[in-house]
Amino acid sequence: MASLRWGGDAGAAESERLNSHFSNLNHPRNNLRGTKSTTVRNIGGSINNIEEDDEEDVVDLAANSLLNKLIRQSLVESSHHVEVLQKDPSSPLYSVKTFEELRLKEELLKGIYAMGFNRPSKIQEMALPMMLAHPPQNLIAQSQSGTGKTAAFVLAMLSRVNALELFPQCLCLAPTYELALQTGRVVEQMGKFCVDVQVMYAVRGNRICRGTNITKQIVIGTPGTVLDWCFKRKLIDLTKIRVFVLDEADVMIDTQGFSDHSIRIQRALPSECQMLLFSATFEDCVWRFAERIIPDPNVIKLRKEELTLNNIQQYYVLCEHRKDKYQALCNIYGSITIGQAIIFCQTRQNAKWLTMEMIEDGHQVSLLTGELTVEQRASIIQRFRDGKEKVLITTNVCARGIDVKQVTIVVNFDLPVKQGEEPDYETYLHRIGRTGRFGKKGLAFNMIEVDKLPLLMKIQDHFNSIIKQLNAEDMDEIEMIDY
Ligand SMILES: Nc1ncnc2c1ncn2[C@@H]1O[C@H](COP(=O)(O)OP(=O)(O)OP(=O)(O)O)[C@@H](O)[C@H]1O
Repeated sequence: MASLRWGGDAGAAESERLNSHFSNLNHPRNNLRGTKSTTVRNIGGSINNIEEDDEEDVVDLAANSLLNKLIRQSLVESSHHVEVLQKDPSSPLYSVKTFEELRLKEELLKGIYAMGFNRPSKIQEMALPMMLAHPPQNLIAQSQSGTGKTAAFVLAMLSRVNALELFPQCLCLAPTYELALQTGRVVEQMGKFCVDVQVMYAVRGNRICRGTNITKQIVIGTPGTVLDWCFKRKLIDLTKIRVFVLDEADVMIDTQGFSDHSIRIQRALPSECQMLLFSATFEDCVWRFAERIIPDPNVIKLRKEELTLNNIQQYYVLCEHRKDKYQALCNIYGSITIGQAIIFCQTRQNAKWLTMEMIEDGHQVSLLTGELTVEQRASIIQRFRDGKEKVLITTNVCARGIDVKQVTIVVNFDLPVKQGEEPDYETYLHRIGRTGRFGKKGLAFNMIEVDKLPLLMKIQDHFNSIIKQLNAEDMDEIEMIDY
């Protein structure tokens, strides 16, 4: 039976999970305004209105970051070496292979083991000794999502907190309310046995009366609200902060005003405060921001695994119009054994149309577009990863950074283009590069209207890789594809 799921149950499950926080937590959920709605959409309604919905989904870094956290099952291991740049190159470089070597408080070590961590991750091996050093050292660290950065700075915060002192001592800035909450969860898990340590969220909607004496030691919040709490409402005394963490710097600088807010907050911290900055990517703009905000830093970088098109066979099928593309897709689908496929469309409208067509033809597919909440997206991706649906139809919302390992086929139902009708090379690489991961062979099909052929040729030249033409009406030719 065909099915189209919108994952409302995941939202509920996530709420449950988040509700089971420390009992001593001052949680914003109960009085939060302006958060995203988790209403499950009426798919029938949306699809009937497809003519009104020709929006392109843009990649939302904060949403993708949260999505990755929700669907991640374990540490992402990297084969690259960690690069370290020390503030003082003559000082010895320490790395640890065990958590015991860090001489942590007993209750913290218990918390780490209760989370199932046996040994430090690659980035933690180098970062933790620096972060826990005396005197405290500042650090800028970059490594891809899932390599253990959050766990590292949470450990640093928890180890520096004095549970007997009842005022904010550690301040962590995150780009969104949801990401702040995720970090809070890690503090709660890791600090499970640090019974007197408490967390507070400085996020929009968490209404604290002016003059309230905040007694929690760790504050996690978004830059705008933290600024408000520090300067306008005088709830946090920044001169007493010992550890300042700026998480997801790459997402932060992508959000209007957040860099300036963060810099204002940082300027009011005492000089002995430890400053730590983390980012999944390190473009020039992130680096410039990091250097402005973290004085005298040590720098740790773990290079990202690079996507390539090397072990991916790429094909294109010339088509006249949308129906034609769909027919070609059906022919391919009927002729080769497909493990799991992701089909990319440029607009929500096309994605919905295609979903309807496939469902009407009896295929089991799911649809993922940017109008869903992150929790709903996470649920859809989870079902796809569990193999409950074989085909995922999506827009660019899912083109980057979302790791679904078992995909064997990627279809570009529409080519990724930039405004001005230039190919979007990056997005092409991110869409297709996901099939041939970890040495596996991958297969990619591009459905091309004749007038789009020059764009495809540009893509071919850009990547210096061959994209072969396929006659989608010739079943024998399709069946001959070896992958
Ligand atoms: N030393 C470890 N051993 C085992 N698992 C770990 C270890 N450190 C972290 N993890 C787990 O690995 C996953 C990724 O870790 P973490 O969230 O800290 O990565 P991250 O680099 O901060 O990712 P992001 O940039 O998305 O926030 C989490 O599920 C975390 O619990």
